[in-house]
Amino acid sequence: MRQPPNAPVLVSFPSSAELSEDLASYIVKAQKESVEKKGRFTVALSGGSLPKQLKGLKDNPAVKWDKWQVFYADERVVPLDHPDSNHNLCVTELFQHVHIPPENIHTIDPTLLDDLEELSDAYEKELIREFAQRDSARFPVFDLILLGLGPDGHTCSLFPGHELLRETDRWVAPLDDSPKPPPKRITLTLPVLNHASRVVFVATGENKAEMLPLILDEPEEYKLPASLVRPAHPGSVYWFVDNAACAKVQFHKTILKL
Ligand SMILES: O=C1O[C@H](COP(=O)(O)O)[C@@H](O)[C@H](O)[C@H]1O
Repeated sequence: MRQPPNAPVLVSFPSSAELSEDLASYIVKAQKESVEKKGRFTVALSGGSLPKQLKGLKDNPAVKWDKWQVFYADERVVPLDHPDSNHNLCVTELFQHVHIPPENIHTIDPTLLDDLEELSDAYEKELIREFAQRDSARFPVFDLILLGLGPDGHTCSLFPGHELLRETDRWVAPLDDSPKPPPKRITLTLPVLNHASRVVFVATGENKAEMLPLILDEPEEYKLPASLVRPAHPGSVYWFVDNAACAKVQFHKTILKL
């Protein structure tokens, strides 16, 4: 059966160490293309298990940190140094080991933690400052969005069955009923994910093995949040997974090297 041009590409690796290495090469290539075209590289990062997989970017002379503009695909509404903060995790796993200008990392405003709507609107304005003056598109076009996969099929803070899956307008949205703690979060919305130039999911370990076939083999049947991420052509979606995570995928074609 012919796949649509924006069908997810599944790339599997024997170990998460090999995955990290190829992921770093993929990111560096994307960075090069974006910097050559536009002089900057706009990236959205997730929390959870994703930041650990970015270790191939440390001590990597090809990474031009001063060209990166980093946003968070989702964030928990906690202080920036809180153990639950996705920013805190990215600092611990990556940013404290590299020379990125602090002003290139766009965090939530920690003075607005008591007002969820305001916090979310302020983060959307932060995106507008970066994107709207340069791009005329209705939604921001990230050069790269790096996503994780929760064991229930969630990605960012977009959870199965949640009303935010129907959002068509906002770039950033708040929620106070996340089934995974902490309950208060903000998240990029599906239209933003689906306007990106490139989305890469990273999923490792056997606790993702039950979910991956539902997302890749039967997206229409389950319509889980992660399978709703399908940037329009020429945008692309890659799934970087290890053998344990994709052990139960049956029909979706797997490639072993990019
Ligand atoms: O709560 C979250 O979970 C997802 C998935 O996390 P993982 O530990 O299963 O990789 C993560 O991508 C998201 O950023 C985070 O807020």
